[in-house]
Formats: sequence, C-alpha cells, structure tokens
Amino acid sequence: MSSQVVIQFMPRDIAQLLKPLESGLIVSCQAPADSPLNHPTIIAAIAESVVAQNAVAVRIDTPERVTAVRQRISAPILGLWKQKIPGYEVYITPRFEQAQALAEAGADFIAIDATLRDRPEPIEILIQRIHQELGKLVVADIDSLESAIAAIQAGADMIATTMYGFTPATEGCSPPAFDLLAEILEKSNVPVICEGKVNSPELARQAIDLGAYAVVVGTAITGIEAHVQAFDAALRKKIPALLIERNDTYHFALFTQEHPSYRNYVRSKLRQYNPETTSANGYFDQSALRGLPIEIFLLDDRDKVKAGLVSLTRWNWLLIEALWVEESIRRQGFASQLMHLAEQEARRRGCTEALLDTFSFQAKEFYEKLGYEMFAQVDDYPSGYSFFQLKKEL
Ligand SMILES: CC(=O)N[C@H](C=O)[C@@H](O)[C@H](O)[C@H](O)COP(=O)(O)O
Repeated sequence: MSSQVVIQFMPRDIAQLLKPLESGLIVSCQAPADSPLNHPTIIAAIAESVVAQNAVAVRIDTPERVTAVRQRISAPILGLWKQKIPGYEVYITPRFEQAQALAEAGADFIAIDATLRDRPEPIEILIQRIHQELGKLVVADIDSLESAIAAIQAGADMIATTMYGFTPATEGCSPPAFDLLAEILEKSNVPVICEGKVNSPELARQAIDLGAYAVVVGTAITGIEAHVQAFDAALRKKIPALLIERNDTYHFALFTQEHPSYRNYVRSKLRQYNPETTSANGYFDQSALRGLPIEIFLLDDRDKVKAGLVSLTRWNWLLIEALWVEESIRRQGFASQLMHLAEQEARRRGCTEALLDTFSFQAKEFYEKLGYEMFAQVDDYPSGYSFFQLKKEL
C-alpha cells in the first residue's frame, strides 16, 4: 500500500459534491465476513446491479472491495474499513492509514466511526488529514446527538446515524434513528444520512420526509443470508398456544401473542360475510370500507411537521383518527383550522356527519366548542380516566 498523498486540496464546493446524493438511496453492499458472498467480485456485481436501479451511491467495506467496485461503476463510493484495533472500540476506519487506502482504491467519501469511544487518533486530526491530504469528504458514523455535534465541530461533512443502537451508550435503542435524526437537524445544517435498519421502502421515504439528506440501506437489500434466515425461522416457528380446551371434535387454542395467519383468516372471512349480507348498497365492499384519506399537515419551511390531522371519509361519515399540534405552537388556532379544513373536504365529498373519540386527559372541550356532541362515555377506561365518543352534523 502506497503512502503517497493522493490529492492535496480540500474541495471547496462541498454542496456541489454532495448534490448527487440528495434525497437518494445509498446501498450498503456488504456481506458477513464468513459469507461466500463476501468476495470483491460479488460485491462489485451487487454494486453494479443496485446502481443500475438508480441507487445514487454505494457503501463499501475494505479497499480491496472499493477497488473492485470502482472498476464497475462511476457512481460515488462511500468507503469504510472495519478494523478492530486492540484496546479501542471504534472500528470503522479508525486510523488515517485506512482512510488513505480507501481513497487510493477510489472511494469518494470516507466513513469513519465518530462515536465518543476511545480511538487511536484524535478525530479532528483524522478528519483534517482526510480533507487536506486525501481531498475526500468525511461521513461521520455517530450514535448520539453528542457524538454528532463533536463530529461536526471536528469538521465532518456529513453525519450518518449508523452506530445508533450498536454502541454500549445506545444499547437497547432500536434503529432506524428517526428521533436522533430530528434532533440533529434541529441543531445543525450539516446533511444527515439515515442509516441502520431502514428495512423497507416506507421507512426510507419516512427518513427523507423527516429531513434526512439521503438514506443508506444495507441488509434489507443485500442481506441474502438474513432474509433466508428470516424465512427459515418463520417456517420453523409454530406460535405456542397457551390454553387448549377440547371437546370431541374441536379444540380452543388461546394465543397471547399475535397469530398473523389465523387472525388474517378470520378477518378475511368477516370481510366476505359483510358485503354478502349488505350486497345491495356496497357499503362493505373493500374500497368503501377502506374509505378515502384526508390527511392535513402544518409544515415549516423545511417541511417539518408542526401539526397534523389524520382522518378518512367512509360512507357519509368523516372519521377523525388523530389530531396533534406541537406544544410550542398550541393555542394559536391551528387545531381548529385543521378540523375546519377536514370538515370542508368531507362536506365536499358529500359527508353529512363526523365522528371522533377522545380521552378525558385530551381535548373534549375543544371538540365541543367546534360543535361536537358527546354521545357515549366510558368511565375508568383506563382506570382514573374516561373515554368519550363525539359526533357532529356537518
Ligand atoms: C453498525 C455497523 O457496523 N453498520 C455497518 C456499517 O457499515 C453495516 O454492517 C450495516 O449493514 C450498514 O450500516 C447498513 O445498515 P443496515 O444493514 O441495517 O441497513
């Protein structure tokens, strides 16, 4: 491995360099160490296939694999090198020499472990050298707000939530790190990548809607072994019944956890029964039953949600499911406006009634002021509270 300096300037227009990643999918093409897939040629083929499907960049471990991937794609590569160094806990590109090898192999960004754990080289020096001696941008893999702030102060160009839930300090936290993402965005303008267990397209979309600059997805896309294990486990697992009562022909099985297969079967049978018995009007046809959403949100200039109303219209009814206003902007009329807009849209659809429920610690009086009338009250539900149902003619 050569120790010569690769590029001796720090790119000035960082925003321009980050642009290709904006709102995009970065695929982490890694395989478990002992996997037959963990071979440079295979990783490179996976990288090429995901870039062909519009992934904006790939995240690649080890210079050897970065070299192989660089030969197959021109899209940006986020390079990292997982290296355990005795006496230290940080393991993602812990030293400059690893960053240099990645840069020489063709990585455009260098990902480093930027958690606040013992490290072999001070983070400021590591980032400064990556900038000045390699001319590469730094993605700081953090686990907490404190580590994000420290990485930004040390000069990181991007933050990634990679380590959230994977360090002793964040043990028990479950990624994806949406709350942490929001906290970092409140405090800084540095682009934040949401990474770690973004396990579905819906979660990836959610990350971007929460303000993530880009999303890294690994296992959910490239984790063949993990997927096979999950299928295998599902086929092997029989959910245990707690209590079984028998008569001559049948037996009752009681489950204290969800039983998706049986539950879905029962629900689908009921869904068949309903329209069969009310066939003339179509009220219980699937689409009628699902209703039509009315979802209204109050957004700030960065499209962050400050208040929202989630509802739907079914038959001639508006059903209000959730209404929330951020604490700092309460009592300014936003909730009333949200209700007004929902009712207006429901009326436009021909609805004549609205229905909602609320608890005694929530906002019954607010709804009553808007003309809703309580028609049902359940006390001690839960103990010490009451549950109300209210309706209004539109
Ligand atoms: C914690 C750590 O070492 N994460 C690693 C970082 O490169 C990878 O093992 C992850 O696969 C990657 O972060 C993507 O996450 P997910 O596979 O959950 O989509």
